[in-house]
Amino acid sequence: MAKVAVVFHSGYGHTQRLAQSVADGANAELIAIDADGNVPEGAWDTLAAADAIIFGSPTYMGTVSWQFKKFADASSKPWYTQAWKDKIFGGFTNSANINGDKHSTLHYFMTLAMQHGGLWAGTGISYNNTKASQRSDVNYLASSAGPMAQVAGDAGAAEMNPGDLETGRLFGARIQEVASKFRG
Ligand SMILES: Cc1cc2nc3c(=O)[nH]c(=O)nc-3n(C[C@H](O)[C@H](O)[C@H](O)COP(=O)(O)O)c2cc1C
Repeated sequence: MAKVAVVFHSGYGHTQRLAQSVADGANAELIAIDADGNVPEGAWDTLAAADAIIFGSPTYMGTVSWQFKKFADASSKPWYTQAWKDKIFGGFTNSANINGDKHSTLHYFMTLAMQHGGLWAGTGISYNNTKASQRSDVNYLASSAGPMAQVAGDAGAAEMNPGDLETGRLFGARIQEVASKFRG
């Protein structure tokens, strides 16, 4: 089995639920970025040893939270030696609006992964857009770059959409599968 790490920030617990689903699917270690933008002791070692790294952040003002960005800037240390080169990378985000500019967040994750010399894996999950489509369908938000979740601004973390969480779980499983193939 490949070693997968999910490193994420969540301000109010919504993205944390998606992160948990992704980690369940990937059999991954969860690394929570705290309210000050710091990761727990040992997290950098876990990331260094990982075959795959999955980024997660809520979309705030059309991109990652400042806490995630602080983590990204701190990753300049492994970047100096290209220590994360050729790892598999993926990312997910969650926001209040159906669109909400979530793709900008995923695009930022991709850029970060490319700076590290990584290999990006998207959802690989199909979707449909017929009249029969339901909001609870897997990948209802039809994202190829990485899972997107949407939860109303006045809804609690317990009200995350089950289809969005299942999308996260399936994506995690895909990252585990792809990383295992590359590991050989
Ligand atoms: C500072 C801030 C900026 C936000 N910007 C956006 C945004 O650009 N697009 C959007 O759809 N939702 C936006 N939201 C809503 C959050 O993405 C949404 O509430 C999300 O579920 C929060 O996830 P969390 O509980 O993991 O922090 C914003 C919320 C905050 C607090």
